[in-house]
Amino acid sequence: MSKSFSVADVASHKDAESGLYIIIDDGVYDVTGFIDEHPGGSKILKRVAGKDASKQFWKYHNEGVLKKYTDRLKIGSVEEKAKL
Ligand code: HEM
Repeated sequence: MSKSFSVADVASHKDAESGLYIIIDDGVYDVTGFIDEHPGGSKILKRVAGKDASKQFWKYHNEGVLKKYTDRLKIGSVEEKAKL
């Protein structure tokens, strides 16, 4: 069963202490243990921690990257999201 997160829950996880969560599309990813091995660097990931990084993610990666890391990093889904 996938856990449901509000946007506010995710927003409260934006530093090393609380963990670094990011939203990609409707998914919530915990990248706390991944930032130091992220090929694009840790800085760029820290900058979007707690936020919806879909736009940035799809700019630099393809579906294969997300699939490859989903098992390891995805912790749930966003329950409510403003549709643009
Ligand atoms: C679940 C989250 C993420 C995962 C698993 C991930 C994974 C990866 C991987 C595997 C690469 C190596 C290139 C490739 O294989 O395509 C990469 C590169 C990169 N990533 Fe991420 N990434 C994530 C999130 C992000 C976010 C949110 C940003 C931007 C804010 C970002 C920016 C970049 C950049 C700039 C590169 C380098 C691209 C290049 O050198 O051409 N990544 N990432």
